[in-house]
Amino acid sequence: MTAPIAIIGAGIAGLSAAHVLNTAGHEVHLFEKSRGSGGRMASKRSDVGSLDLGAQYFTARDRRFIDAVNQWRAKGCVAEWDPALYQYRAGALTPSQDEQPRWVGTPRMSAITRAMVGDLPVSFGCRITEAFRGPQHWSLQDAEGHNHGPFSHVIIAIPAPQATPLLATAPKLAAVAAGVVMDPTWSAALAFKTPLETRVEGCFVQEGELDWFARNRCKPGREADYDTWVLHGTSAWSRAHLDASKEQVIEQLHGAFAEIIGCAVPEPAFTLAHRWLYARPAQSHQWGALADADLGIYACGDWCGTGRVEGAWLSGFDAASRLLDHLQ
Ligand SMILES: Cc1cc2nc3c(=O)[nH]c(=O)nc-3n(C[C@H](O)[C@H](O)[C@H](O)COP(=O)(O)OP(=O)(O)OC[C@H]3O[C@@H](n4cnc5c(N)ncnc54)[C@H](O)[C@@H]3O)c2cc1C
Ligand SMILES: NC(=O)c1ccc[n+]([C@@H]2O[C@H](COP(=O)([O-])OP(=O)(O)OC[C@H]3O[C@@H](n4cnc5c(N)ncnc54)[C@H](O)[C@@H]3O)[C@@H](O)[C@H]2O)c1
Repeated sequence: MTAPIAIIGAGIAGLSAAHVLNTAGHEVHLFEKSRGSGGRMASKRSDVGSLDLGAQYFTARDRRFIDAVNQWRAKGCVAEWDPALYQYRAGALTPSQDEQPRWVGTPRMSAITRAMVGDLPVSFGCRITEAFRGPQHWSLQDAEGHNHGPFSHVIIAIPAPQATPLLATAPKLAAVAAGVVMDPTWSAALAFKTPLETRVEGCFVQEGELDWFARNRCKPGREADYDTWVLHGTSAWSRAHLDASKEQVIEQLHGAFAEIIGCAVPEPAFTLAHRWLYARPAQSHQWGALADADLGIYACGDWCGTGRVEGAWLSGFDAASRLLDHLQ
């Protein structure tokens, strides 16, 4: 019997790779440091319902990804989100509707990766710290000192700064990953008992602390007891406030939001802040995935492509396709 393929990271890239390999008849095993799947597409359960603190929506431009989105729609875990879009620039908030289809997981963003996990074997709460290549097989060590293996191949589907030490056996790949800069994003959620008197449902902000804000509860399938909003700081602001307390972040982003939104903003009934240390690559790449096919180690993730959900999914697809090509 051949050994299974190890995939480190159960975000959309790792699960995309898992799906391709599983469909081709290969056994895979995923390792995920968190308690659930999704990574930056995960949703946070809270007292005011689930909140999409990371990816807000996604677009689909590549034919292969469009096919995947259509399959998720058929399963009921993805729906179109057509918000009343605005932009804020030069001190003015103006409608900015366009024709771009935008998709969200339903009833929450994490529904997509949850459906992708299906009955695939995943070790949750397991942070991998090292990957070793033996004479024939790979083995992995986790943060608690436990060994896992043997595996025929390893796919590392985590942000570049976290992937670098795991790529030590393949120094060329490690050097490429080490050169990738990833920017942080502070995310804050606010919930109001009485809905704010505004038509705005999503806003691209082009000045100041904020990059984007959205009315979480207007996405399809979300709980509607509270008027929930998610605010994202810009990369520059987030980096400059990397070590700020959550209270300071909420206060500043709430203040910036209240200045822009153009209606009365009462004290929120609920607030939350989350820091994404490796939110997005500082620039796009066109690598697809990184591979040392002879050693049997691959790296993928949004940082190998466009830094978006679609790019991450395509990167996982690419890593798995290269692995299959090498087996032929
Ligand atoms: C605030 C924010 C807003 C965004 N908005 C959008 C948007 O609107 N549209 C869009 O298209 N994209 C958006 N993105 C980007 C999008 O979320 C990512 O591009 C995509 O989700 C990345 O997927 P991934 O699988 O490459 O990585 P991740 O989602 O980061 O998955 C990696 C997984 O690996 C796990 N992991 C890490 N290290 C280890 C380890 N050592 N051992 C085991 N497991 C490990 C992590 O817990 C995680 O689950 C946003 C991102 C952020 C942070
Ligand atoms: N905060 C983070 O960490 C993070 C990480 C990755 C991606 N993102 C965001 O995810 C989104 C995904 O990009 P995409 O290409 O799939 O989506 P998209 O086509 O909706 O947006 C791409 C970019 O085009 C601009 N834009 C699009 N529609 C606009 C409109 N109607 N009015 C004004 N400006 C508009 C915005 O600047 C936007 O960031 C982007 O907004 C990106 O900034 C955020």
